[in-house]
Order: sequence, then structure tokens, then C-alpha cells
Amino acid sequence: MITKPFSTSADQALTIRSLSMSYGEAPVLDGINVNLAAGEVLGLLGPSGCGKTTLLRLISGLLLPNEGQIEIAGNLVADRSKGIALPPEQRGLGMVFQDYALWPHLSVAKNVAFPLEMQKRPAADCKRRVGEALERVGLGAMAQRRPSDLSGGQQQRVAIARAIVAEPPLVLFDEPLSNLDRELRESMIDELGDLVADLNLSAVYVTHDHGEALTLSDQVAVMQGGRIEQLASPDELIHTPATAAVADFLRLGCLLPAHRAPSGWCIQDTQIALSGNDVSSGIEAGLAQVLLPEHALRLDGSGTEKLKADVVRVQTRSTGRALTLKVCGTDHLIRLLSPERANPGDRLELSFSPHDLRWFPVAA
Ligand SMILES: Nc1ncnc2c1ncn2[C@@H]1O[C@H](COP(=O)(O)OP(=O)(O)OP(=O)(O)O)[C@@H](O)[C@H]1O
Repeated sequence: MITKPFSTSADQALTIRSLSMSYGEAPVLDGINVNLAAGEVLGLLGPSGCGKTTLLRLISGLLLPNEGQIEIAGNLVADRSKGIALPPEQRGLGMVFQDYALWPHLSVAKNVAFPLEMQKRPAADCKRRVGEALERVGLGAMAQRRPSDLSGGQQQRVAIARAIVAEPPLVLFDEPLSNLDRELRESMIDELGDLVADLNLSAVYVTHDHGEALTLSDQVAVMQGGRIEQLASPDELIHTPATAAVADFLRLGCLLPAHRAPSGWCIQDTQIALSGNDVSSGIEAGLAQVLLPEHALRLDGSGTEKLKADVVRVQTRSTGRALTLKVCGTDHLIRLLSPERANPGDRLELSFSPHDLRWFPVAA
């Protein structure tokens, strides 16, 4: 059972200031700023190649930045201008990798003891802490097993026990669930969320998966091309994405091109009106992108704005039917989950409130 949360001495678990990094001439990270309070989880989310792993390696000390500073629990661990570059073993971090990285020839207990042995802690202290860490992840009875005698989810919990055994100020998770099959991954997301909250861990969690990032993080940095596009709480990201790229990456709904006609805004190349003059008044050019969020679309006609769309595809899900619809008179596709039955070829009337639309400028 989980007994007591870890405590950290500093209020801030991680501070990153103006961090930049390049491999040779190629810039990989640019102007990264992060403030993570102790006891919070920062999700790093973004497409392949956006720089998530590089940022994690900079925090861990496996790489050094070209510019900028990193502080862990109030201690400056990297600052090129001051010649500070603490090696990984002096940063005191816990790490959980996607392939678990367990020693196959060692028992679960020996695997978990590894960071304490590296710190040359007394044997009795090691034994007590290993026992506590295994209890905390629910594996107290499996201390003497080999990793190969455990399920994938249990092996990952051993890796978590090893990461927390020395009570680090910050734990780095590098896509820890990506090797698990879908069903196990979904149950592990909830389990990991409970564990991280109960242990009051400060953590950085790298993932490609929106669901994982939004469920497990207090703040999510959505990254693209080496920059943070938006750093915000999951709720804020979903309801007020800062850019069309964030909305698109998080698959928040349908992004439609819009143009300003004399009578008001329309879906581009159509006469389909989009009422949003007020909210889009900051957009100077006559072009915009407008997000029609999936959560705002209704099939019961209760919204004030209406849009007709034809059903193109229907997929059955445990929670309803996933419909793909084409907005009439356009090639734009909308996806939504419907509790009602529908068939390809059906014409449906979608409704929404203009307040739910999110407008983004487009360079003229
Ligand atoms: N050792 C290296 N030398 C040169 N370029 C590198 C090196 N490692 C990574 N890169 C480049 O840096 C960029 C960022 O890579 P990084 O691995 O940080 O991305 P990522 O977001 O973690 O991607 P993924 O999700 O696929 O792991 C990519 O363009 C990558 O090709």
C-alpha cells in the first residue's frame, strides 16, 4: 500500500530558462522555458522529431545545452555560460524508460536496489527502502521473482519502483507505456495516474499519446519543430488551444478555412456562414482558420448555428458510433461520436454555439 508521499525541499521541481540546443549546425530546441511546481507532472507531447527526447536528455544530463539554464529542485545543474554541467549521476533523478531497462539476471528486489547501491547506502537501509518502494507499486510479494516471470505491466511497475526508491526530486518518464498492448496501456494510464498522485511525484512525462499526456499531466507542453507551441493545463489546451497547430495535433475537431465576405465570415469557397465576427475581430486579414471542436457539435439541434453534413463512414465503438461526415458542398471532414445509429449517405444537421468556435489568424 502507498503510505506516505515524497517531499521535496524546493517549491519548484524544475525550472528551464531560454534553453537552446543544436546538433552541429541544425537547431533542435529553441527558446524553451518551463516552470514546474513540486508535486506536479509536466507532459511533453508532440510529433516525432519535435525534440521531446532531446529535452529529456538535457534535463537528465546526457546532453548539454548550447544556451540557457536548467534547475532541478532549486539547484542549478546546467548553465553553459557559467560552465555548470552536472553529470546525470549527480542530478539525483529517477528515470523510467519505454523498454523498462531491467536487468534480466537480477531479482526484482535487486533491480530496485540498484540506485541505492550506486549511492553506497547501508544494506539495512537499502532493504527497507526497496521493501517500501515495492509495496508502494503493489509488488511487495514479488521481490524475489525475475523480471521475465512478470507481466509487461508488472515489469513497468518494477521500473517505477526503481525510479522512486531513492526519493528523487524529479522523475523522468520516457514513453513508459508505449511497449504495452493497447488494453494494458489503457489500464496502466489510470494506474500510473493514481500512483503519481499518491506519491506526490514531480515528473516529466514524454509521450506521443494525447490521452496519456492529458490524463497524467498537470501541465502539457505541446511541442513542434523544437519549440513549445503551448504550455498549459489539459483543460486549457482543450478549450483554448493557442494555435491551429495545437488544435490539429490534439485532434480537437475540424479545422475549417474561413474567409470574410461582405456579409460576414463563411467557410472558404462556400456561402456557408460562420457567425463569429465578434470573437474573430482581432483577425486583420480576410482569412482565418476556425476550429469546430468535436465536443461542441450536437445532433439534437440545440445549438443556434446549423451545418449540414453527409455521413461518409460509420465505425462502431464501445462508447457509440464514430461518424466521419463531409460538410455539404465542401471536402471538409468532421469526426464525431454519436450515441445514435447512422448510415453512410445519411444527411445530418449538426448544430453548435458560436461561442464554441475558436478562430486563428492565417498570414495573408
Ligand atoms: N544524435 C543526433 N544527431 C543529430 N540529430 C539528431 C540526433 N538526435 C536527434 N536528432 C534530431 O533532432 C531532432 C529531435 O529529435 P528527438 O529525438 O528529440 O525528437 P522526438 O520528439 O523525441 O522524436 P520521437 O518522438 O520520434 O522520439 C530530430 O530532427 C532528430 O532527427
